[in-house]
Amino acid sequence: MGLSQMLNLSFPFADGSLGLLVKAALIVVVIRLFTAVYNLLTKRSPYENIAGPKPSSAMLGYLADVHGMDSLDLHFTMTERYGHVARLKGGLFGSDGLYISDPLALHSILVKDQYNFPQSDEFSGLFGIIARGPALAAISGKEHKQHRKLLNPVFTASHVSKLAPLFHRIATELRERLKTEVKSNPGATVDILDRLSRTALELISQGAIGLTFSPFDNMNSKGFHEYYEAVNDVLPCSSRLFVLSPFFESWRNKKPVWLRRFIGNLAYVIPWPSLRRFKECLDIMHPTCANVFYEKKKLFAEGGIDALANTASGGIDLTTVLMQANSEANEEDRLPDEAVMATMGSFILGGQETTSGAICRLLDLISLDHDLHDWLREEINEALAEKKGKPLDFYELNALPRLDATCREALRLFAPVTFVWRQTKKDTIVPLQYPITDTKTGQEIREILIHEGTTVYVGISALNRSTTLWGPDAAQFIPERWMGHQAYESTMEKIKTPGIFSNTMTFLAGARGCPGMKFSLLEIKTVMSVLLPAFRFERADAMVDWRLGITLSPYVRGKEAEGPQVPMKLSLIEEEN
Ligand code: HEM
Repeated sequence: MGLSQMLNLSFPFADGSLGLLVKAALIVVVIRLFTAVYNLLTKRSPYENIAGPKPSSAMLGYLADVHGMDSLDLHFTMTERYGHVARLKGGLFGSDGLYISDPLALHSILVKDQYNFPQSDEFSGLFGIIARGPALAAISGKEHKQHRKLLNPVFTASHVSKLAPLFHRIATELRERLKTEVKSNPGATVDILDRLSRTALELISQGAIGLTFSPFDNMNSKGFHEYYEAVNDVLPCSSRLFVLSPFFESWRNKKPVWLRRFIGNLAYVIPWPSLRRFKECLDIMHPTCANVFYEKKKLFAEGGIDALANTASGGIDLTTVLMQANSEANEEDRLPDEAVMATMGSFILGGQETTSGAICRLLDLISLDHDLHDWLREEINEALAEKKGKPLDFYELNALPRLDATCREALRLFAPVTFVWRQTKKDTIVPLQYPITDTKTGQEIREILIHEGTTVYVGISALNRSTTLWGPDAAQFIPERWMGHQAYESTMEKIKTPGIFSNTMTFLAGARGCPGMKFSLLEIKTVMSVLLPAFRFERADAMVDWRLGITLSPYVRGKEAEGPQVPMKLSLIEEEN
């Protein structure tokens, strides 16, 4: 996330004007270009003996190939083509990177030697600006450790399980909305991605920060739309500002704050539409979190935790839990207000598109395979019958083997985040579980010295699809591999990766592993348990391509300009209800 959208690949002046700031940035780019050419002529790559894809552009090197919207196939097949470590050849603008999907090497990068492989300054600077404070993605080292110490207990099963009734209510609203649409216009197509994105925003905003947008009451309500569009626009917009990204980290720490704010507001007068829109998004998103936070803080000060029971989530949202934990923490562990507000923003940004994409992908798979749908529906209906129609709770949902296996397999094969990357801070020797071959000498390489400054790509999907790990059918969708079937037992037993989710890298690993994993699995399973018994899903007459972005996004072929969408035909399954 971050540079991926920076290079998705909308060029900086596509929106017209060339402001003063942009000219300054251009000078930096030119200086970098000269440095890069100098380096290219005088230095040899330490990774020249490692195989990797040939870049399609001498100028940009691997950047366009790895970050381009249509480069998914490269990520999916990287391991098969080049092994678990590949060299990414740099262009004139930069040096070589490494693309890694080796489990042992990733353990070193994300767990054992994680402090040698932090996120890049561009990445943390951008997320710090978006959250207007020390959001998780914007901080590192001791500060990050302190935030996670307080946050990790908030995301445990005991807290997340309490959200099940709330999620069920929201999923039921979605079902009723869809029923109304199907009944009033039978046979018409519905953009299921739009409905799921609304649902995911409501689930995350109610579940994580305790704010409701009622996205189905009035499908075009201004409040919902403003926020929804800001959340969806902010990262793609930042991609068009990538010439400014080297300045983000130092900018967000500039003092005095009033001067920084004053200069920041110039974004409204500089004739650069992307900068203006970026600023607008920030000015919509931040006050939303700040208002909720101050409201909660006031209630909490007046009546303690009980006073928060009357808020939209009934006081069970994760921000409320965090605020309570914060108030009880030792002075030195306590987070300042701006950190709590920034964290609220990270929940929304980290949890909306990832989850809506994951649910949409599942429905897409189900729409293409009615046997899969019937197999899942049978299991869900049996469980509901046992509960006499009452909703399934967190533990009951997790005890459904078919649904669980289907979610694991979809999240393995179609991880919403395809890769992340890190900047090497210190020379580090990294061991390999699967040795690669030296392209010059033909000898086996069992460990690699990763040099300071190297950009390291963590191949999430590349590892999730490695045939060495998952077997020759790794690229196929087979939920049964998770169900103890004999054919898969010995392969599955041998797989050992640092990933926090079922040996996949989908939610990453180590201290930066996704805290929202249980939360999102509950969202996905709840929506499935409510929708699958009610509707038959059919793909409308359109080819849908999933393309690389911040997360994977579906586009209708030939209608890419209309933005992500998945048109589907829904019909009611009356007899089962
Ligand atoms: C299917 C759904 C999701 C997927 C696949 C996913 C995946 C990821 C990945 C790969 C990262 C690591 C990013 C990096 O280090 O560069 C991450 C981080 C993060 N995720 Fe998720 N996520 C999902 C849902 C959620 C939800 C629902 C929330 C909030 C409730 C959330 C909150 C976060 C936060 C705050 C971080 C930053 C953690 C840190 O830097 O310490 N995510 N997620």
